[in-house]
Amino acid sequence: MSFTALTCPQCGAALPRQASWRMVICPYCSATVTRNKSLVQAAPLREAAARVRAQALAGYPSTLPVLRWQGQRYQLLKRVGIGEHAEVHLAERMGLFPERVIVKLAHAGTKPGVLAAEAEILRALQASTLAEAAYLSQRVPQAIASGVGETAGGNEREGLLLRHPSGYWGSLAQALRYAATGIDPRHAVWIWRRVLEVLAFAHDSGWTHGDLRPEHWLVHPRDHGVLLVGWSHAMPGADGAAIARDLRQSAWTLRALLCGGDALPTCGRSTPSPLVALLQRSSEDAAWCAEVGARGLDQALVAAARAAFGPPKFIPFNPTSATCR
Ligand SMILES: Nc1ncnc2c1ncn2[C@@H]1O[C@H](COP(=O)(O)OP(=O)(O)OP(=O)(O)O)[C@@H](O)[C@H]1O
Repeated sequence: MSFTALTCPQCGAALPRQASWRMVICPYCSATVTRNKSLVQAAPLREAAARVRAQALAGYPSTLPVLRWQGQRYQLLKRVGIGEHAEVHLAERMGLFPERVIVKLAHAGTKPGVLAAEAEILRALQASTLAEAAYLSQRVPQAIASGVGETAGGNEREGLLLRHPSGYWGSLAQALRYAATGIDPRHAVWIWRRVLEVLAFAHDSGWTHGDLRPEHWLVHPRDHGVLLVGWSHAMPGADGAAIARDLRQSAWTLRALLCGGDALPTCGRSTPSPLVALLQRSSEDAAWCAEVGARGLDQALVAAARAAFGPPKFIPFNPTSATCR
């Protein structure tokens, strides 16, 4: 049997047995000793990372506002919307590994905790154990963090950080500004179907949205996708009445999209009659909505669209020219 002596390479003193698996300090000459040839020491690594980070930060334009948030800095690139409780910005985490995010900053008069509560609702939806959650939870904002951030001038504001899925153009309320007479009913069909899919997922997960205005439907023109935002009014315990309220709201929003957003929306002049019949029933008949649910309404929509337009086909959507001709 061969013996191994653990001795300090600098002074030859005996080292403790831990020297065979980790770094030790020689008890005699205080040298730091390790067997690991590719060792990276924490302190110089941190110094190097801080140096590189400072260089990366120096590359940002100083004209845009910066939000300090939980040890990170975010540059606010563009305001993308204003709601009842918050203003919403597209932002970028500054530094070595930039990441685009959506930042919601509460208005000065907003009741404290509203954004934290919305974050909890979004987390609950993301935690849904339904089979379709992996796909449909992507059509609901994903909360990264909620808390308090510091804006320019040292003002503290409650905020909510969300992931920024790329490709979403803006809300359908914004698209309506380009379509004074309403959007093409063929686009209305896929838009409503996408919303009904997310509603079916939310209802099955035990939540109702409660505020299905066009401002809360963000549209992805290339993929014909809709991201449902504005969950601050969402409620747990999705019973028949609450489900019917969501479905009726979605139908009224469709009517607004089809006629250009009147205060009391009709169904649009050029909407085919099978769709008009479905819109009227689903916006007015709460008992029927509660009975069929989001999936039943979706099936009825597929049938009405087939009766009106024939088999489905992909029509490119341009939000700035989606007007019905
Ligand atoms: N995740 C997002 N990505 C891009 N834009 C968003 C996002 N969330 C919200 N917006 C935009 O910001 C606007 C305001 O957002 P939202 O309605 O959620 O604000 P709020 O004040 O929290 O809610 P509410 O007005 O419903 O009480 C929306 O209409 C939309 O245009």
